[in-house]
Amino acid sequence: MSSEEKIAVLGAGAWGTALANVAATGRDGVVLWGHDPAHIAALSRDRENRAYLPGLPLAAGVAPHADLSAVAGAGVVLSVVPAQAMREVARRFRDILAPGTAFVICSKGIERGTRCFMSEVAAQELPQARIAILSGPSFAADVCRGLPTAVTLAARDEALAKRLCETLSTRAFRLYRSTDVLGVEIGGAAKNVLAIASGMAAGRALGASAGAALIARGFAELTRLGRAYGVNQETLMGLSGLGDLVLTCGSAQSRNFALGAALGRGEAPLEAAHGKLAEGAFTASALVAMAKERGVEMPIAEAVDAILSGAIGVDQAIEALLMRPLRAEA
Ligand SMILES: NC(=O)C1=CN([C@@H]2O[C@H](COP(=O)(O)OP(=O)(O)OC[C@H]3O[C@@H](n4cnc5c(N)ncnc54)[C@H](O)[C@@H]3O)[C@@H](O)[C@H]2O)C=CC1
Ligand SMILES: O=C(CO)COP(=O)(O)O
Repeated sequence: MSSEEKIAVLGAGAWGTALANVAATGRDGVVLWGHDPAHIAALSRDRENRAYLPGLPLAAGVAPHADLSAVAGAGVVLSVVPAQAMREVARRFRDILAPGTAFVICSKGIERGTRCFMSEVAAQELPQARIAILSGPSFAADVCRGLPTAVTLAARDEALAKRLCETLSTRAFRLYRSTDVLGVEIGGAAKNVLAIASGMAAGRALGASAGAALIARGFAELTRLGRAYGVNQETLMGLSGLGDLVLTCGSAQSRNFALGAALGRGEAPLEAAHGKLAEGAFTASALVAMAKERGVEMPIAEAVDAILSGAIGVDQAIEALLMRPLRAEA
């Protein structure tokens, strides 16, 4: 993987644009593919993603395209579309990606109908690709501003993970490698659901102590789930697990937290996201079902799912969590 290797990014939203800018540090011809020709035309004209990252310029080396064929010949493809759209997008690129292409999943979520992790979706749709995952505490706007950020890049093939870290790291955007693909995915998917609960507590003005308790007990849920899937504890304690949980549960900049805060203030589940992508709202039901299948208790995630589906209200959920039997902390 040389610095001349072609890099393409699928998905021209906030995170796709930020990652294209990172990839274009010292590199030209980074393809930023988006499915909406009007959005791509505006990106090319304005050299700024006004819809998702207003005020932040597109790097000179980024070439926006709406044409699938622009991605042909890329050795590294970053997939940055919403989790529920990943299968459809991967399928569109099945005949375009060459054997051995590194396909780096940057979305965070679980496919609802199939309950597949993103790496499973990619493996099913793109059998020719070598799959990796990039996840960790990283707001697109921070990364676009060049603020220091550290995330995890995992691939089962450690040599691939190492090469991708070298290819994609910049001075401000540091990648740490891992081979624990599933551990990284579980952290990214679960933290979004748990961040909705933290947002709800903030929206209901439950106080900073409740906020800290939710992070710690949310992490206990994430750890139990990860253990049931046999992933490494170090991964869950790292950037893609605890790191991202702390970021997302503690910042109104997070769309998942903001959705929870709106619910906490009394907004209706169907309106509270205000048109923004909050992946936790799509992942919650699958996450809860997968935990139940494995006998894993996730009461905070269950409460979020029940509120989103309209089965219970926020006050009822808080009451139920507070009335749970006292137990050992672990
Ligand atoms: N925004 C952020 O700070 C971060 C986002 N992520 C993850 O990246 C993923 C993408 O998020 P964002 O870029 O922030 O979302 P976004 O809402 O800013 O952009 C999503 C983009 O995907 C496009 N899209 C929607 N449906 C599509 C389809 N069927 N085919 C192709 N494109 C489609 C939209 O038009 C939009 O351009 C999510 O899974 C998110 O959790 C991860 C880390 C940071
Ligand atoms: O994943 C993220 C930060 O790491 C972005 O969080 P939101 O999707 O909640 O905005």
